[in-house]
Amino acid sequence: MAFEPVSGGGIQGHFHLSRDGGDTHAPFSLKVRLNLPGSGVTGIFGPSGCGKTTLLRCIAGLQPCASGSLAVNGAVWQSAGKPKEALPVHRRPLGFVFQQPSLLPHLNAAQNLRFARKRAWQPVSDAEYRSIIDLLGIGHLLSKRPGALSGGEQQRVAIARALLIKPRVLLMDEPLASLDQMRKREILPYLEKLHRALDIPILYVSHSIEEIARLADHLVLMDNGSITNEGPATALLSREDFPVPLGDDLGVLLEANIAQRDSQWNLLRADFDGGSLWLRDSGEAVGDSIRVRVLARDISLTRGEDTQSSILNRLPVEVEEISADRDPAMVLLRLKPQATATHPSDAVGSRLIARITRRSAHQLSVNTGSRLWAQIKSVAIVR
Ligand SMILES: Nc1ncnc2c1ncn2[C@@H]1O[C@H](COP(=O)(O)OP(=O)(O)OP(=O)(O)O)[C@@H](O)[C@H]1O
Repeated sequence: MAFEPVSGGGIQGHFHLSRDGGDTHAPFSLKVRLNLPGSGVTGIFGPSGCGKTTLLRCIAGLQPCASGSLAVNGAVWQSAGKPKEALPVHRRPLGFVFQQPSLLPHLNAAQNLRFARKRAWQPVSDAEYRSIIDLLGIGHLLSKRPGALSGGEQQRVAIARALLIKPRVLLMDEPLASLDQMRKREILPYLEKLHRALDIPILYVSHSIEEIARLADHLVLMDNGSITNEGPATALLSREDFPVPLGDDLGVLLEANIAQRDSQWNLLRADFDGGSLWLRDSGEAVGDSIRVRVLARDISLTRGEDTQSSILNRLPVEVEEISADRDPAMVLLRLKPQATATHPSDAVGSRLIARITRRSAHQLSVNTGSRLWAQIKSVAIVR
């Protein structure tokens, strides 16, 4: 049965495309059904060649051979069985940011932006123009030509250009992939700001778990032309069976709130739905929502509470599940924080994952249901 987009929130639709690949590529087919949030960042993640770029191109109307349907926050862009009525690419109100910034080299940044502003879907006021420039921190770069800007600066101008057309959806295809590690670190805070400032949906393709963990609210996993899983990023990235070996990156993402500042020791207390964690004070305000990452390799386990240790964060936990690791010397433990006076209910709390040696698990006689203390060596704020 053909799926027709209905009006309402979110990005809804389906796409179907087959190509034989010709002389240069293997045959490929894409078959996906979309039901994505209408705001926030949706990360699209999957192995090379699984169809992430092709999916974005379908949404942009750049794959004329794709059949399907699409509605973006209630506006129908194409309907099943009516290909002639589909909006062509130049009539789809979207911004596209590619791996390469592709600014016009003979124009300076301001002229590149003016070019986009003229093509905006609605008039862009001077105040809106200035707020986009401020958001990307490019005010001091406006008189420079792309050749005089670093890769990260060019990409910030390219993102501003995409926003100046007042898109209803922003498509970002590995926007940091061409940058070195330092430039990536430099630009990520701008993307985080963007995420908070915009109320349009952002579809963000990336191969990087770090980027996805920092930016994505929702996650779509793709493989071989299909969507294999999707859901809240925090839940999917915390699964031991995440389809890509995360190795040392395996861990959980926790949504937390800054509950207390300890100025004497420069620490912050962050409460999550399974307990509290102390973090180094990096300037967040009490009441701020943050996202923290606890890696499986940073958790060690003790039978009793080890109060003589230098480790600040200790949580009473119960072993919920034990599973094999890809490395035969290791096991993975899913840990459920136990109820405490401050967190009386352990029914729905966030889980932790620990990765310890099989020998340690044996020595500690770990079984499902064992009650232990998790010592957390390091906690990183990712947003
Ligand atoms: N111009 C083309 N003609 C034929 N096949 C193509 C063409 N471009 C891409 N393909 C094939 O389509 C499939 C999906 O490609 P796509 O670029 O969407 O994957 P991807 O997940 O974005 O990959 P990557 O992460 O490497 O960018 C791949 O098998 C690729 O080889």
